[in-house]
Amino acid sequence: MKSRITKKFQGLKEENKKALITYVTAGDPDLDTTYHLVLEMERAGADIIELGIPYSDPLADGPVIQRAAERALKAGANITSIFQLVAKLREKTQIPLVFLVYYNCVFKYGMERFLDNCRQSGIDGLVIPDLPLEERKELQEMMKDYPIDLIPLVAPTSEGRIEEIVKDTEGFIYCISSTGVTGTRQGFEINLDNFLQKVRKYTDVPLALGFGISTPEMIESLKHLCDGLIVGSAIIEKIEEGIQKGNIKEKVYAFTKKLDEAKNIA
Ligand SMILES: O=P(O)(O)OC[C@@H](O)[C@@H](O)c1c[nH]c2ccccc12
Repeated sequence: MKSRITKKFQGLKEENKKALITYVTAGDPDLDTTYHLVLEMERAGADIIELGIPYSDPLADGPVIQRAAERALKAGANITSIFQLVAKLREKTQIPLVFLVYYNCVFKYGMERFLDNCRQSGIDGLVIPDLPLEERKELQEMMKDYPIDLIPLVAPTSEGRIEEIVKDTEGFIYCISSTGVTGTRQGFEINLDNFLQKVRKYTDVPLALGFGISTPEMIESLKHLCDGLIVGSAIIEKIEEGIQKGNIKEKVYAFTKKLDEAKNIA
């Protein structure tokens, strides 16, 4: 069965459009705000939404997303309340939802229980940044019975392993633009065109580019290289501005709208 993610990319391709994928940490600054932010981002043009499960030891996250996780944990978000949030969102929206979750959280919760709850609540994909290749095989095997895509991550440093990483995957491939942690950057140190072409050699699954994409201008200049663009830290920065001023939803809506307009420029 095709997942919501696959269907979304197919629909966009028919219209010759790219996917805008936005990230927020679930529960930052509280779960009710996350609920409204998902709906606002969809209304502003986001095609897929990544929900981060806040974790105390987030190896791949830069300072901005670490702060988001701290706020969320402090406000009491946990896996159970996040599943409830997803179920509540599913009463309102069919937008593809992807969890960004560290392996330890899944492992502690119990893999099967985690997958069951993802299916019941309406999660469409999982990105697990620290999933070792060995465990991945086991998880992939289990996930065959679930309508959930395990989204692989490839980095410029993956080089000789790209083929193995993208093999038998569905949904999209998360292509990491640069080495290091998440967060805004001035520019990219590698030739992204070469990198994405290398990945393209091994798979027909849509390629989404993430890490360091923070402005409409960057979206406009990168969109011809890939099928989707992922924006995380720059959205969290809008949440932080909104916390100061008491207008989180408006800030995030307006920024997402600008990103959407940039990806739709012909
Ligand atoms: O924040 P950036 O640089 O815009 O990158 C997206 C990223 O935040 C999001 O996809 C993400 C959040 N936490 C992660 C951990 C690993 C990989 C990716 C992520």
